[in-house]
Amino acid sequence: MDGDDGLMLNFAASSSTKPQQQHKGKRSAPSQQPAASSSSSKRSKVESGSSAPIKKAPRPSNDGRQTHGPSSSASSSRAKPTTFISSLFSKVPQADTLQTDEDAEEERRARNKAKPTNAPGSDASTFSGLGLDPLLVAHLESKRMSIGSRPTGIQRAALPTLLQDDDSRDALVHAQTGSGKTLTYLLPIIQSLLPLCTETWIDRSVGTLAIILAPTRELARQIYEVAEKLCQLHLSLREQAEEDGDEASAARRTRWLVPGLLSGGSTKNHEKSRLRKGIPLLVATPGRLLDHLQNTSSFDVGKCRWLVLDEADRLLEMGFKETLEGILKAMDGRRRLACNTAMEAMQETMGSDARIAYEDVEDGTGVKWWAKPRKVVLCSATLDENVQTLAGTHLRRPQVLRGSGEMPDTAPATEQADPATSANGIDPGSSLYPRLAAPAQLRQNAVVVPPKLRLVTLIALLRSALSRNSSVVNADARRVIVFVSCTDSVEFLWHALGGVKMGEDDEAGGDDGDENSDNEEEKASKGKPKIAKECELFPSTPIYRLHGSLPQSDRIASLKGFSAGMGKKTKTPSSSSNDGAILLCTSVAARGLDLPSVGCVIQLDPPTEGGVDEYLHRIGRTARVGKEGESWIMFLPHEREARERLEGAMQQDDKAAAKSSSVISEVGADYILKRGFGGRGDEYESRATEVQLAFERWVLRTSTSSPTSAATLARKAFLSHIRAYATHPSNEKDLFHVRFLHLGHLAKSFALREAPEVIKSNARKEAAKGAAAAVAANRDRRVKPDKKERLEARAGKANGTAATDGKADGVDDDDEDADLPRTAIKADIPSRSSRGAKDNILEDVSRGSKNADAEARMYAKVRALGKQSKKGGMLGSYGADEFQIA
Ligand SMILES: Nc1ncnc2c1ncn2[C@@H]1O[C@H](COP(=O)(O)OP(=O)(O)OP(=O)(O)O)[C@@H](O)[C@H]1O
Repeated sequence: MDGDDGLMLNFAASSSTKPQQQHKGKRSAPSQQPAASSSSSKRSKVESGSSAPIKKAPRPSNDGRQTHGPSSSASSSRAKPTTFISSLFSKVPQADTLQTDEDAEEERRARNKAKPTNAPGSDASTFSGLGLDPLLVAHLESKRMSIGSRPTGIQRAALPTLLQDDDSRDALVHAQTGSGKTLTYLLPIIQSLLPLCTETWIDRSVGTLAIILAPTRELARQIYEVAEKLCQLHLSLREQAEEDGDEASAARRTRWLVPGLLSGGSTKNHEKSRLRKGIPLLVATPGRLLDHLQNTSSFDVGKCRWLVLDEADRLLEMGFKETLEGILKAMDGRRRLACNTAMEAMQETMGSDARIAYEDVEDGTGVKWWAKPRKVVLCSATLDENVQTLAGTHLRRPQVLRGSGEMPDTAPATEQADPATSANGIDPGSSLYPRLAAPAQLRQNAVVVPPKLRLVTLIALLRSALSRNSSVVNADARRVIVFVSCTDSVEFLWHALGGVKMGEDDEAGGDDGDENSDNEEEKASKGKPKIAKECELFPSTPIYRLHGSLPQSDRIASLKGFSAGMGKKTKTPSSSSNDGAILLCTSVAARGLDLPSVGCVIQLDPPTEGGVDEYLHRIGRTARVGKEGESWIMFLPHEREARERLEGAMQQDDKAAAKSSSVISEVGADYILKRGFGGRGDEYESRATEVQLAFERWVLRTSTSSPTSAATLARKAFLSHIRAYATHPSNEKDLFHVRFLHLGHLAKSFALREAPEVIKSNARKEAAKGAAAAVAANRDRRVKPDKKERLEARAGKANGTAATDGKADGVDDDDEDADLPRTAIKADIPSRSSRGAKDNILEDVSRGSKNADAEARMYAKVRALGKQSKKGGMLGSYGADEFQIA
């Protein structure tokens, strides 16, 4: 395949008059002909904007490790003797990692034939045939919902059960990613509440009748938006009312079923006033819900009939579990209280001796709210032993509902646990939840990449995925999601892609690069922080970012921008673009997000926690409801075996279905580079080298120590990446151990030319400066700022670039509070005696991790108390207890 497909590389258009110098590596000279002077240079011209020819790369010395500072004389005095350029291709990936283009395409074609496993069924079943109310059926078919009439596998399997008025059993909905689980639980909830619309007394003050919990703010908002759309259904079918001769009753229906959202990031007072009015259908994140249960007296959940835990396995992970138990306890308490109050009111009229059974208690409206127990539904594509434990202790005779099309030969659509095994039918010893493989039509790939090629391989992959005539994705599905392990890596990549200039002359133009251009862009957008960047390497493609340290408004705006429909105008710089888009994110985007037109998911860093389950959720952002999609995961050479492990884990429980949908094809890095950078023969090598050098120039160009300078971002990202790497669980340490990392080569993938030791000491100096600045800022804050200053400070706070400052590490452990590490970080560090430069860095990483750990415990304590006590903007940590809150 010719790599110059659709997307043109910004290799200097005019370079035919200015031949490029070759870049030599330690052992091999990469290419015969520089890219720009090749015959393809015409095709390689810039699609948007201009690009000057790339300055010649300095020739390395014979040993391939050339001392290399900024080239301009003005900045040469600042050059570090420890910086160097090593050739990207001095150690080309070994032949045995490579797959021929033909092999790869062959495999791809074969996978293309796989029948989708999460699509609406092609049989005769319809929503109305499953027992759905005609009002809802009509609404699903309407333009507003655009769902149609055909249910997916899980909807066929679960709706008949959930729509029944059987409250004696709870349910576990277990189905592949993108198979329509949200509607599977929302439709029965709404249908069960619809009859109340005809009551004369009904209004919002009835309180909260259904609660849906989601682990992240983004997912909670998404569910809320679906619920909001569903609740806009017509409350009467005029024809139906006329037919029934019951126009009057149709007219009497009340629109009281209003959804509401409680999630971190919005003001609690505002939420309180909405709760006072009443939110019948509530979507929430766990921390915020518990907070209101403990502190908002007007929050009426005493009559709640439904509790749904979406992404239940994630909700039960460390950090959430206690919150969840607190929620269940608080809800039970409020239910009892409401029932007792109603009972006392009844006794007042019937006489205090009257004995009233729990089921017979009515409230003032005459409804026996407490006759039926609350129905609990747990839901996920991956149900694990935590879910099993919760099901075993808190759920009543739970039924496992599974999509029939997803496991054709192995499981019936509805499973019932053997009641003999335990009190509620769940046997804690056996796995009831075989792991579901990925949707069969999702083409999974892995690429083994030497550390120093990581950055350019990512660029090549993105170029392929975004190219119009790529085989990777549909022309209308050119949105790409890139997962990395930490917030600092997201920040680095986002700024680097936005700042990199191909064909620039100046190797070290001073300290004014990205920072100033950022500021200018911000000025142009009237002080509003930018949410999207554009990169010369992917013309007309806005690049967004999402991680837990971003201000909530930016998180929402980024997702909106990324999701904006094809051709729809957005307020981003690329509003006119009908092209693809890139979302750089941490695992915060792995769960549940239903983003349109995502054709490709790239995991630059394999998940550090959650293993195969996290992998499945991440790749599940593509190939949704029967659509095609492709995923890529990058492994370092020493991690290579992880591919087979992932495959094995996906297949172990789900042999029949897994054969087709658990294969991860291994592709060599040079195949990707060739496809992404194009050119003849080895030309892709020199093109990749030019791209790498452009990133390195970007870092050199902005070598100030301000928090937004490129060098600072790159160093922070490098160190945070190592920290995140150290959090791989112990059962993965044989493949993912920090000791196996070649730190010098890894630094290259963060566009750093500094030696790891220098990166560390520079980062330390920057951190010290940052701390001093923070102290000074705190001191200034004691003097009450005038209004203008306050506004400026608020604008500054909204700037996402500063969002990661002060975080103990860059690991994004997003939950509803966005920034709390869920697991203790356990870097294995060698003893002092055998310490080298690398060990020093690893020890530093460990120390940072311990701080993060302490911080996590402090936040956990704060959360457990349900309150946050802040002093001067900082959480308090004083008193007798380790983190006693005043
Ligand atoms: N029967 C249907 N026909 C067509 N589209 C549907 C149907 N049911 C749901 N959808 C659409 O499928 C998409 C994915 O649904 P949803 O987000 O509920 O999937 P999910 O199973 O919860 O995925 P995940 O496990 O990733 O959270 C949504 O855009 C939804 O509108």
